[in-house]
Amino acid sequence: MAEGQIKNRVCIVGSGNWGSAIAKIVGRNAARLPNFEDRVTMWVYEEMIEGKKLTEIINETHENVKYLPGHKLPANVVAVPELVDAAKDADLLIFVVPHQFVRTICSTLLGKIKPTAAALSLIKGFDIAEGGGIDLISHIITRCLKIPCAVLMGANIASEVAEEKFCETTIGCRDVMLAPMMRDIIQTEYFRVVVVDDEDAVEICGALKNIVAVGAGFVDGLGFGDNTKAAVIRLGLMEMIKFVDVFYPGSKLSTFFESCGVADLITTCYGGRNRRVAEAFVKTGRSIKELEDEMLNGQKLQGPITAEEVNHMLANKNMENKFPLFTAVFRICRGELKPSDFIDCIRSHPEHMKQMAPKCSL
Ligand SMILES: NC(=O)C1=CN([C@@H]2O[C@H](COP(=O)(O)OP(=O)(O)OC[C@H]3O[C@@H](n4cnc5c(N)ncnc54)[C@H](O)[C@@H]3O)[C@@H](O)[C@H]2O)C=CC1
Ligand SMILES: O=C(CO)COP(=O)(O)O
Repeated sequence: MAEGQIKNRVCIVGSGNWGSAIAKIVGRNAARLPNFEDRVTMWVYEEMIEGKKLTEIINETHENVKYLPGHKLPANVVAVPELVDAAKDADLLIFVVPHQFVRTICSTLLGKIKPTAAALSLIKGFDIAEGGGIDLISHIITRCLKIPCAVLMGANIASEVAEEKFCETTIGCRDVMLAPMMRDIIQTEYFRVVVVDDEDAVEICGALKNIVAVGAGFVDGLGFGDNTKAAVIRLGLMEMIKFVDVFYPGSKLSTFFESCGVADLITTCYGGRNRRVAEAFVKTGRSIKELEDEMLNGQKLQGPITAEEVNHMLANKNMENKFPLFTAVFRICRGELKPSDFIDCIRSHPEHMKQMAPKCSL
């Protein structure tokens, strides 16, 4: 990061629904804070909208008419179609793209960014690692680009954040020198930040809750009520906690009570895209991919792919039966089970077999 009087330059890598909502916040904060350069670059994956480039539309109208229509971005946020041009001078890179694109983006940026830069990932998802496990997106960024990467996850449905409705978020950052700067560029009167040092657990919460939200959409589609959805949320939370306990020991139980944990689980299971498309999947019998294309106008679902990535690891470790909700969501999305099998899959959940309160090693 730039030190002393030098102003930090920010690049937002991504310009989808959440990328555009966060650009509104980051642009305003960069313009008002003395230790940031006013101009914020926003990398836009170029596409044509009614014969005109999306970057040109954003720079002329200050609105991302495709991914966040109806909201003005600050004029100091500049849309840039070339990834390296957008990122090369940045001291802070804010990664906010659907997780399936992160490896390509990192390989394009390799050797082309400031070696002193830092990253903040807002990306909810995993990737498949060599050897049968999963990789955290922040770890991929750090490993590929050789820069530190903190994470931001929370109960933050983009359209509500863009409307400036009050909410909280969680930044996971172990580096005490970087944390205040990350908080300052993000926090506003209506978007309150809590910083914790439990980086991995924060990120895992953000990824796993999307699988649970798909399960919540299934029960909505099947016509079950709020009690059933509450059971899905609770069992999902218990699987999230167990996942972190088993695969990322040393994390803190308290992290699940931050915005990135139980709060994001609730908001996504009621108001998110994963829930909405999963409900339509049950009601129409059409494929997830078809519904994603038709219902989301270019926005991307993260839950079904995350369920696949997690299952890849659970199956390799022979642990699918320890995570029946995650496993059922994966199998239903793949068509190996019917949506109506969902409740049967979680009816005898390990959480129902406990005799006493569990001893959590977190
Ligand atoms: N939308 C929301 O309410 C929230 C989303 N998130 C997370 O933020 C991340 C980004 O989500 P959104 O900004 O909503 O994206 P989005 O779901 O709106 O995705 C569309 C974006 O992907 C881009 N894209 C399409 N093909 C591409 C390619 N081949 N390479 C690179 N980019 C491509 C599009 O240009 C567009 O900018 C995800 O991990 C999501 O889970 C987190 C909190 C809230
Ligand atoms: O992560 C989100 C809210 O915090 C958005 O969830 P969806 O991708 O399901 O809309």
